[in-house]
Amino acid sequence: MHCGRFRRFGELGVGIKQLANRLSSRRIHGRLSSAHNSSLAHPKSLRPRVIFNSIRSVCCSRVVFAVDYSRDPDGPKLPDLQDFPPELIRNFCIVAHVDHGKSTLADRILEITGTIKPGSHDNQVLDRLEVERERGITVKAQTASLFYELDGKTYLLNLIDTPGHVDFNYEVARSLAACQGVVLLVDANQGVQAQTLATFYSAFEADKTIIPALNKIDLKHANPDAVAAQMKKALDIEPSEVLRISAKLGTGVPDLLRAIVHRIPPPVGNVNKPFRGLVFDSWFDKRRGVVTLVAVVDGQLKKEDKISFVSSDKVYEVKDIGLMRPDKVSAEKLYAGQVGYIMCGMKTTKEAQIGDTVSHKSSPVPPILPIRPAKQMVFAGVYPEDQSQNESLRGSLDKLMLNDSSVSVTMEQSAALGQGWRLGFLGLLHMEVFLQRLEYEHGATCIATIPSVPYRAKFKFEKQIKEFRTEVLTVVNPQSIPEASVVSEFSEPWVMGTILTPSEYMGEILAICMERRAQQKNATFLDNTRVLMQFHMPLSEVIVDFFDILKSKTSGYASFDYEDAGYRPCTLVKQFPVAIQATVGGKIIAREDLKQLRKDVVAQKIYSHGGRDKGRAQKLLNRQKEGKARMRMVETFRYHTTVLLKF
Ligand SMILES: Nc1nc2c(ncn2[C@@H]2O[C@H](COP(=O)(O)OP(=O)(O)OP(=O)(O)O)[C@@H](O)[C@H]2O)c(=O)[nH]1
Repeated sequence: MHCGRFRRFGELGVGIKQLANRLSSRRIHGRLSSAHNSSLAHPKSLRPRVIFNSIRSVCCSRVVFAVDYSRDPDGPKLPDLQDFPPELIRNFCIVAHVDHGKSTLADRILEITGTIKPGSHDNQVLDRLEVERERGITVKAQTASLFYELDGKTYLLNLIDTPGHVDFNYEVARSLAACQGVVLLVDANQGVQAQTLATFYSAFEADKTIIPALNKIDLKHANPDAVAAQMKKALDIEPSEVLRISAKLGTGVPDLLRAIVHRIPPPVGNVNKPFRGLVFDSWFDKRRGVVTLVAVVDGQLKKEDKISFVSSDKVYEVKDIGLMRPDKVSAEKLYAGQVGYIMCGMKTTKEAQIGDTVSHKSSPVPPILPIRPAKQMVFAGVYPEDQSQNESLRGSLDKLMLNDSSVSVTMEQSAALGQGWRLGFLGLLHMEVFLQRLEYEHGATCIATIPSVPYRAKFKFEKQIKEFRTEVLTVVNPQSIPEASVVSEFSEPWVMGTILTPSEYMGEILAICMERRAQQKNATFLDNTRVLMQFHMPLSEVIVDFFDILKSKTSGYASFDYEDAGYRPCTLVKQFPVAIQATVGGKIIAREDLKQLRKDVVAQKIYSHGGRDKGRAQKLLNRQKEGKARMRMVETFRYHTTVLLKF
């Protein structure tokens, strides 16, 4: 059935005594389904019910085997994937709040299944980007296919390690589309947090099987019983049904693997139907072009097949196909239910839209899911430090955007900063990570303006409606806000914010939120010490420093998540001059009024000289450079102090 060799689990460097401990730990399965009356009012009014189809508590005495395909002397090889029909496949994501141990669990699973050798890789092997390693966070979902031996059968497991931060929920949502179940991890010390709820509800809404697991039970201050009680209160999960693991030490992980096989349903697919697959991720490989991850729903796909995508008319030839282990390993064919990569000579990830459906050119199929483009919530202008670097910055942006198709871009011109771009991001952390990647991966430094949210302006008069070809204009650049006299209503995006905090910080949090125009929706005690608070608030109040202030006021104990809550009317004024105040500890230590810069003198002058008067152009450029140095100072200033900025 496969070419790999069996090795006893104990030989994977785990130690026989440890192995015995792991295998004798109790095993409990759970499965979630249907809906029920919960005391917790969730923004989406979901009322989950937990019905556990079976609860088994067994002392396991079997020896677990793993297939070590990575040890093949001829390099990595795959078995014939035809031997893995849907009933032998399990596709699952690991979801959790930030830092609850998703990537560490992925490491242990890769080791236990022999996909990687223990100690042969850095920790968090699926966190590959430099920025992920430096910040210790996952920003990009990663997939790995594993072979797992249980009860005499070999299963093909597809694991997706997802990011935990709210900005990257888009990654979680698209990963869910390729899975039938999730492992929901909760830190046994920190307890239920804001993204625990958000990811639980995303999986629940998408009708995925959820396997709840408490992680970090090895920690001295872990309190698994109390956290299990919180999960009961917040998510209606019976404490007896929650697995208990230590991803770091591997305790309970074999039980979790068995639960994945037993509890998560196999994908539904028919290998004899025409091929159709769901695109759920894509990225740009410097040497080989765009790599597209596809969940094959029906049929089969092989090299040299001609394929097309529902969203475009283009036809591509499959150049390579295979599994992520976690690096690419070529296969002959992919079959219904399997998750793998396709390479077909695409030049940009825009050609492989997330959520798109791929089929054989000769037998087109209807879309499997509607394509939901990423929704940018935060916009900022990005400019070169010097206009002479404009071309190289443009090249770097283009390259990075090949890898991150969730960023939107339009050209913009600033009187002070010259020619640049307005970029749209999923959130503030996404913006920071993108700019950091620009520097780390492409050596490009830039000036980024203070981020803002997309406002809407509803026009009063036909003239503007005709001119802009819309009644409601979305404005992402403060410079483009129409005059108030032609607008009947401005509106701004609001969000539903969820905060989980120790109850002693409730008063402080209420005060911070009220200062930011928030409206409290509810507060629910999860136990004697922890409370869940929900607020409606304007996104513009969240994006700049809300999270930092929340963390500092609660000594880092509060967690925060938000979701879109539509647009609400607001008062918007173009206000010049801009008053910038620097405060330290609440005391204003400096103030400067920046006057409006009315036109791009530099661009005009250069243009009017037809580019011939180089000396004069250089003089103007130098002057502009000085202006930009001033702007950079302002920016630096902003990061080291607190600056109140209005536009
Ligand atoms: N003691 C202990 N520490 C753990 C365990 N699992 C993870 N950790 C630690 O918790 C920290 C966060 O782990 P990660 O695996 O990066 O968490 P994550 O959920 O992938 O984080 P994001 O991707 O940023 O959301 C790391 O320092 C891990 O070493 C565990 O079982 N026990």
